[in-house]
This record gives sequence, C-alpha cells and structure tokens, in this order.
Amino acid sequence: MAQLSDDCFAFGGALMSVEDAQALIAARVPAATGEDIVPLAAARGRVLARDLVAPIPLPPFFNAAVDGWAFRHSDLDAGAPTRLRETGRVPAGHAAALPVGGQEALRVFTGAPMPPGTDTCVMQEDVQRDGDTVLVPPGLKRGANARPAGEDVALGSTALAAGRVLGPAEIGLAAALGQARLAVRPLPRVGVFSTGDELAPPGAPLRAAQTHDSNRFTLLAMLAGLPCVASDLGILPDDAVRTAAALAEAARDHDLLLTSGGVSTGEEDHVRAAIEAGGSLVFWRLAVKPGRPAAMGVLPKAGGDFRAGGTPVVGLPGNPVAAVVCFLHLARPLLLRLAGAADRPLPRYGAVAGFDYRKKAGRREYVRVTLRTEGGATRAEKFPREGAGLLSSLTQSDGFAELPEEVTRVAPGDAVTVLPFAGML
Ligand SMILES: Nc1nc2c(c(=O)[nH]1)N[C@H]1C(S)=C(S)[C@@H](COP(=O)(O)OP(=O)(O)OC[C@H]3O[C@@H](n4cnc5c(N)ncnc54)[C@H](O)[C@@H]3O)O[C@H]1N2
Ligand code: MOO
Repeated sequence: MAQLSDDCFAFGGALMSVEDAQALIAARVPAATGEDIVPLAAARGRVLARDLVAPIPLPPFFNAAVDGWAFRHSDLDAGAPTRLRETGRVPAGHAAALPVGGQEALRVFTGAPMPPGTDTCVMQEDVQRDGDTVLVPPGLKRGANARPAGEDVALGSTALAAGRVLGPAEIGLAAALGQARLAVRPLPRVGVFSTGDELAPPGAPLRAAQTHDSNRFTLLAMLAGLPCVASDLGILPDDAVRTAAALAEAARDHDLLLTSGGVSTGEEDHVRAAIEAGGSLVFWRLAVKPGRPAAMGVLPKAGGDFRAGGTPVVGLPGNPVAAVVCFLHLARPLLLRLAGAADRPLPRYGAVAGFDYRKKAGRREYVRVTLRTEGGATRAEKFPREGAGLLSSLTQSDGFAELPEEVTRVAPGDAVTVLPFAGML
C-alpha cells in the first residue's frame, strides 16, 4: 500500500472516471499473500490460496450412468434387438471382478464400476427380461449410459484456480477431489464507520434534526457476502479532531476502512481532511452519479505481513444510494484484491430501455430500474424518482442501468446494460 500514498489524483480538479479509479486500485493495492489452512466445512466464502490441481480424475473410474446392464457394444446387432445372457451383478461401491464374455451382460447399478471388457450400458426400462436373458433394442451408441474416468475433471488439470471465492459448488468439487482442508487467504479486516451529528442508531429515539443511521447496516450487510471480517465501528461525530483520531486508531488493526458521509465540500465534511491529515489522499471526486464526492486514501499502519504499509480508506458519500453505488464500484474491488480474490466483475445483463432519459456527457450514471421479461426480451423501466437519498428506491427496483460517460440520451427501445441487485445487494 505504500506506493498508493505517493499518488495524488484530481484534487479539486477534473473528476476521475470510475474506470481510472478502479485501475488505480487494481494497480496499486497489493493482492493478498499468506495462507490459512481450513477444514472444508469452514471454507465457504474464503478465497483459495493455491490452485487445486486434481490429484485424481473425476469420476475416479469408468462407471455405469444408469441402473441396467453393461456389455460389449460389438455384441449388438445394429438393426435388430440382441439377446444377452446375464452372468453376474455389480452394485455401486463394489469392484467388478467378473469380466464379460461374448453375448453376455452384467447387471449394474448407477455408479458401479463398468465390468472389465464392457463399454456400454442399457437402461433397465429399455429392455425386455426373459429368465436370465435381456433383449437389448438396437440403436445404442458405443459408450452410451457409461461415464469414463476423468470426463468431469481430468487427472492433473486445474480444477479451481487460486483466487477463487469458495461457494457451495467449489466446496463440493474440492470434496469430490478428496480435499478435507484447503489453503485459503487470510480474511481482510474491514471496519465500517458512519459519520454525522444527525445520525441516531436504529433502536434509539430520534431527537430533533436526527435521522437513523442506515448506511452502516447496508454496508455491513453487503460485506457479509464478501470475503472479509467486518466490524461495526459506530458513528463518528462531525468533528475534525475526533474523526482523524478514530480513523488513525482503526487503521492500525484493520486492513480496510469504510466511512459514509462527510466527504463532500461542506465545512462539516471531515473524512477527506482526516485522511489528508493522517495519511494521504489517493483520489477524491468521481465522474459518477450518484457518488461524486467519493474519496479514497491510505492511512499508516505498522505490521509485518501483507497488510503492512498502510490501510486503505474508502470515504463513501452519505446519501444512501450513492454509498451503495460507490461501495459496489470502489470498495468491493478493493476488498477483493486485499482478500486475494480474482476479479469478479459485477453481473451485467442486456435489456431494452422502456424510458426516455437525458444525461450529461462525461460522467457515468447508475439509474434505478425495474425489470420485466416479456416475449424473451427484458425491458427496463426507470424508477420514477432520482434522489440519491431515496432508500426505498432500492427495495422497489431491480437493478441499476449503467449509462456510460459518452451517452447523453437514452430513448425507449435503446439497448442498456443492467446490473441486477440480485446477487449484489
Ligand atoms: N455544496 C455541495 N453540496 C453537496 C455536494 C456538492 O458537491 N456540493 N454533493 C452532494 C452529493 S452528490 C452528495 S452524495 C452528498 C454527499 O455528501 P457527504 O458524503 O458529505 O454526506 P453528508 O453530507 O454527510 O450526508 C449526505 C446525506 O446523507 C445522509 N446520511 C449520511 N450518512 C448517513 C447514514 N449513515 N445513514 C443514513 N443517511 C445518511 C445525511 O443525513 C445527508 O442527508 O452531498 C451533496 N451535497
Ligand atoms: O452523487 Mo450524490 O451521490 O448525487 O447523491
């Protein structure tokens, strides 16, 4: 992180693009090193530290895909049913000791090893049984209803690459490959502050001029789905000295700090000043709506591991929708890097605009939309109001339409890119 502190961008000048801010984060935030070994049952949400190279093939052996009979395909008559004699039985979990002879079949069950010499299976529903013989219809392809060793994962192939965030599918695959433990990256420690004299925690009565603090809870809820250990650091008052002291203190034992509020240009906006006083500002003010006042900087930290050199601080804007937008586009990629995770772009889908909208060139906008799929096309309707303070707009819409910098108008029927909230919020 030390390199970050040498960079100063766009202070008070031109707004930085979201892309440039992200590139700066990707280039300068060091990816995680270090490993923890965790049992598989505790691996969910962790980041794989080393490639998982398949030590066995999957499936581990050639096996039957159906309950039925296994035989040699070359015994079948191509144009008429073939009568085969059942000479034995192989249940799943038992080695097939019996080789198959000419015009013979072995009774097999799904998952049982294919008996030596067999290459094809027929499903029991497709045969006629008669005493110890079965009548196999014509038309089966060689290899039908049987699964070769390694058809799923080849021996020695990279089943999961380092940097993969482990979810149910990855954990299942690791289990199938026989891994009882996995080497994962340490979880970054993320501290979350809200700022502002006007904020009262939920549960406390509102005094005059107060509003409940919601950002801290939105942010902690989003962090719960990311590889980190998040801590709730409460509400900071609008006080320069206390803000600077609290951030400096928290920087010592966290790997990332998130604040919301107090980053725009008012005299009561102390977050940026606190970063500048104790560390250094990397960028401030982005060409994005909502979210323009977002800031990022670095505060000093002592230590000898991958976190040494500094703790990044992302100053998110106070308006709740702006805080969400900036979290997703700045804090999330930054956190994923600190966690050692491979880049996981936010989901983006194509939709057709059902609305007319004008915007300024030179900034990216995230417009809340509802989605409706009809006749194979997904239509995005704009949420009728635009305020960045409208929290209910997030519960009443389905995603953000991402309107690029160069666009100045969206007309009904135009193609738009939508980032759905599902999986993100
Ligand atoms: N003169 C200017 N005023 C503003 C500008 C500007 O460029 N010049 N930018 C506007 C934009 S855009 C935004 S976004 C806001 C963000 O400013 P701050 O990050 O300094 O945020 P605050 O002023 O502290 O709060 C803004 C708004 O959000 C509410 N808030 C703050 N924290 C929370 C929280 N934890 N939970 C719920 N609500 C929160 C706060 O009460 C304010 O209503 O500035 C504009 N002004
Ligand atoms: O960018 Mo502010 O974020 O419009 O609300």
